Amino acid sequence: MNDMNDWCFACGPRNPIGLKLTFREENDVYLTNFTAGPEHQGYDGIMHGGLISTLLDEIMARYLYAQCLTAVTAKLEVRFRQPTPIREKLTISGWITSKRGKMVELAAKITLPDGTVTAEGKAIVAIKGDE
Ligand SMILES: CCCCCCCCCCCC(=O)SCCNC(=O)CCNC(=O)[C@H](O)C(C)(C)COP(=O)(O)OP(=O)(O)OC[C@H]1O[C@@H](n2cnc3c(N)ncnc32)[C@H](O)[C@@H]1OP(=O)(O)O
Repeated sequence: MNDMNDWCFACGPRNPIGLKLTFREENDVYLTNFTAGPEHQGYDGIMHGGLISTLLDEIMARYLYAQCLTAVTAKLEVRFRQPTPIREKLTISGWITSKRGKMVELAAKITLPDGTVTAEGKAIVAIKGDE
C-alpha cells in the first residue's frame, strides 16, 4: 500500500476526476453513499452502467482493503435490475458471503432512498501476498 493509492478512481482523495467515496462499516456490512450527476450518466438521467459496476466493485474489493489486505477483483458479476437515477442519494453496500483459500466471495447492492434496489453485484476477490 502506498500513497499512489490516493489516486484510486473510486476512493482516492487526490484524484481530481475521481468519485471520492468514503466508507463506513455497520454490522459486517461495508457502506458508502454516492449521488451521481449528469457527468456520470449514459442515457439522459440514468447512471452509466460502467460506473454502477465501479461502485459495486469498489464496495466489495475495498472491504478487504479496509481489513489491511491487498485484494484484487478476479471476477465481477452485475445485475442491473432497473435504471439507477442521477441526482438521488445512492447507498452502496457490500458484504462477505464466503471464503475459499485466498479467494473471497462477496455480494453488493445499490439502494435508492425509498429502499428500491437498482443493481446487485457478486464478486470473487483474490487476496494477494506480499510478493
Ligand atoms: C485510499 C486508497 C485505496 C486503495 C484502493 C483499494 C480498493 C481497490 C478496489 C479495486 C478493485 C479492482 O478493480 S482490482 C483491478 C481489477 N482486477 C485485476 O486487475 C486482477 C487481475 N488478475 C490477477 O491479478 C490474477 O488473475 C489473480 C490474482 C486474480 C489470480 O491469479 P493467481 O494468483 O495467479 O491465481 P491463479 O493461479 O490464476 O488461480 C489460483 C486459484 O484461484 C482460482 N481462480 C483464479 N481466478 C478465479 C476466478 N476469477 N474465479 C474463480 N476462481 C479463480 C483458480 O482456479 C485457482 O484455483 P486452483 O485451481 O488452484 O484450485
